[in-house]
Amino acid sequence: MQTQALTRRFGDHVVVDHLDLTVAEGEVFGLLGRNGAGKSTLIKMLTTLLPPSSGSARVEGLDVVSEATSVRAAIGYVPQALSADGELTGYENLFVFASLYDIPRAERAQRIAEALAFMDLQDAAGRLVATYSGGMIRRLEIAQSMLHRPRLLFLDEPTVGLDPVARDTVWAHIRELRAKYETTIFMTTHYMEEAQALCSRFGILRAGKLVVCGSLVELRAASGQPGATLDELFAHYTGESAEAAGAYGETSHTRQSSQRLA
Ligand SMILES: Nc1ncnc2c1ncn2[C@@H]1O[C@H](COP(=O)(O)OP(=O)(O)OP(=O)(O)O)[C@@H](O)[C@H]1O
Repeated sequence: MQTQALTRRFGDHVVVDHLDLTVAEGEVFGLLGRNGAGKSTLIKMLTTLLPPSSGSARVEGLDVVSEATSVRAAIGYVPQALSADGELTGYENLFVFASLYDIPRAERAQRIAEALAFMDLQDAAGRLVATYSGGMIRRLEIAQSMLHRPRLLFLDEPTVGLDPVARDTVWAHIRELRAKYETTIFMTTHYMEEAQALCSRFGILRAGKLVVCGSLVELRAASGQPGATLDELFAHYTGESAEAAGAYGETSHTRQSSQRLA
C-alpha cells in the first residue's frame, strides 16, 4: 500500500495533508495520532469510502479511485462503528457478508464455518448478535471482514471499549491472522500497549501530517531518546501523552460500545 501526497480537505480544513506513506506486504502497521488527527479519514480514502481531494493511493497495486471496485475486493475493513446486525445470528451475519463479497454459493458454508472456527465463535453461531459480548462482536466483525480472504485488512480501533481479557483474545486472533494467512494489517489505536504488542512499524499523524514513521527502534533513534517507550515517543511527536490524547475518544467510544451491546 502506497500513498503519494494524499490529501483530503473538508472546506478549508486540510484533514490529511500531502501524505507519503508505504506499508509493505505482510506487515502489521499502526497508525497513531490524537483525536481528530485524520486517522479515520485516511482509512476511508484507502478503503475507497471517501475520494481524495488530491494526491493518490494504491492498495494492493490498485488505484483507490480508478480501480475502486477491485480495491474493495482485495481488502477487508472493520470500521469503528458497528458493522454486525444485532437482530441476526452470527451465522446469518456471515452469510450476508459472504453474499456481499460474491463468494460462490458452493463455497459459502465452508468459508463461514472456517471463519467461525478461526475466531472461536462456533458455539455462538446460532445466537442473536445482540446477546454477544463486545469482544465476541469484534471477533465476528473481523470474521466478516476476512471471509473473502483479503490480502490487506484495515482495523479502525479494533479493541476500543473492550475489557482486558476480551482485548487479549482479539490480539491473539489478529496475530494468528497475520501468521496463518500472512494478511497485511493496517490498524489505528489509542492504546500504546496494543500498538507495541501488535505492530512492527508505526506512523504518527499530527494534524493530517505524518510526523514520523518507522519501527520502535527507528522512532527512538529519530527522537534522540534511545530508551523511550512508545507512550513517550507519542508524547514527543504529538505534544500530548497518549492517555490524555485518547481520553475524550475513549469516553465517547466506550459509550458507543455500550450502546452497541444494549
Ligand atoms: N465528513 C466530514 N466533514 C467535515 N469534517 C470532517 C468530516 N470527517 C472528519 N472531519 C474532520 O476531520 C478531522 C479528522 O477526523 P478523523 O475522524 O479522521 O480523525 P481521527 O484521527 O480518526 O480521530 P479519532 O481518534 O477521534 O477517531 C476532524 O477535525 C473531523 O472533525
